[in-house]
Amino acid sequence: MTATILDGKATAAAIRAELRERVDALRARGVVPGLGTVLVGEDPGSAAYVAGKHRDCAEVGITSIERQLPATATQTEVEATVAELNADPACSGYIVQLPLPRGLDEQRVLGLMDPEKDADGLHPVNLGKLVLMQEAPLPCTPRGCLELLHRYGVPTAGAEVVVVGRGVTAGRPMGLLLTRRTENATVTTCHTGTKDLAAHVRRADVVIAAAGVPGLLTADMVKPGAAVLDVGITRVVGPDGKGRYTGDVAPEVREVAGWLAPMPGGVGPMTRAMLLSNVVEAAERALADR
Ligand SMILES: Nc1nc2c(c(=O)[nH]1)N[C@@H](CN(C=O)c1ccc(C(=O)N[C@@H](CCC(=O)O)C(=O)O)cc1)CN2
Repeated sequence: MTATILDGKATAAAIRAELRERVDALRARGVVPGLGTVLVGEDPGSAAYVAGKHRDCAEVGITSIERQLPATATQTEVEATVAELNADPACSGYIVQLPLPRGLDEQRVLGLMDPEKDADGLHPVNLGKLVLMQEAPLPCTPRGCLELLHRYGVPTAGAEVVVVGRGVTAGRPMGLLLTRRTENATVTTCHTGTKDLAAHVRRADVVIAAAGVPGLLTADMVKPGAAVLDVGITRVVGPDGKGRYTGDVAPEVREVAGWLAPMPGGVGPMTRAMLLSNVVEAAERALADR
């Protein structure tokens, strides 16, 4: 068996085209959605992700509001930028690119964001709403995984899902999303404390690999026909000394799985598309509240 590829790149392009129409409709009513980004430091990966987000904004008609601070920025300076974006009427939603440089208190920064403008769904109030199953912006990566499963007709109702990884941006909220009544999956979250990872994964109809451990998921661990989504993205340095990104899923999994969201080209582009969705939804909510 060779897996059907869950093509995040093509799906994200289709979503951007749909969002373009919603942005045009907002514009016709005098509202221009704006995405703010706060990038602290010079990490090339983070800088590339932020640049990609602004390219997407240009394509869809969302205004870009870029704030860049040096790696030496103090907690007070980062918090002042957050306060500035909270107050900026042109900014419908914004993100603080993670991770922040060492020494900065990430959770404190996220907690100071206006939850209404939290385009990443990572504010404690919005994560709390996710637990309570109340409407709120959703974290982009798990939302992107779900959207990909839906658009390819991969069933979640009654499915056994194994999420590998318990991080706040992906693994933890993924479990919460999949256990909502609308998805109705049975979820097992595996992590570094899990005794027999392979035994859990072998039972799964859907596997979300979000551990950040290159090649962790091998073909022998996957039930034939299962859907596998590779959320991992780790920078490794090859024998040639050159850096590259690698996922959590070994290449041979493609021969066993029924569906595969690869890295690159699977969940990553969907993460970006879901960020745009969150911004457009924030602008639509603001218009409705006027
Ligand atoms: N504030 C946030 N910080 C971070 C998040 C996040 O959702 N919010 N997630 C990651 C980084 N990230 C978005 O910010 C992100 C990572 C990777 C991709 C992506 O499209 N990857 C490509 C592969 C890499 C490439 O070729 O450029 C892919 O999978 O095809 C998008 C977004 C951590 N920080």
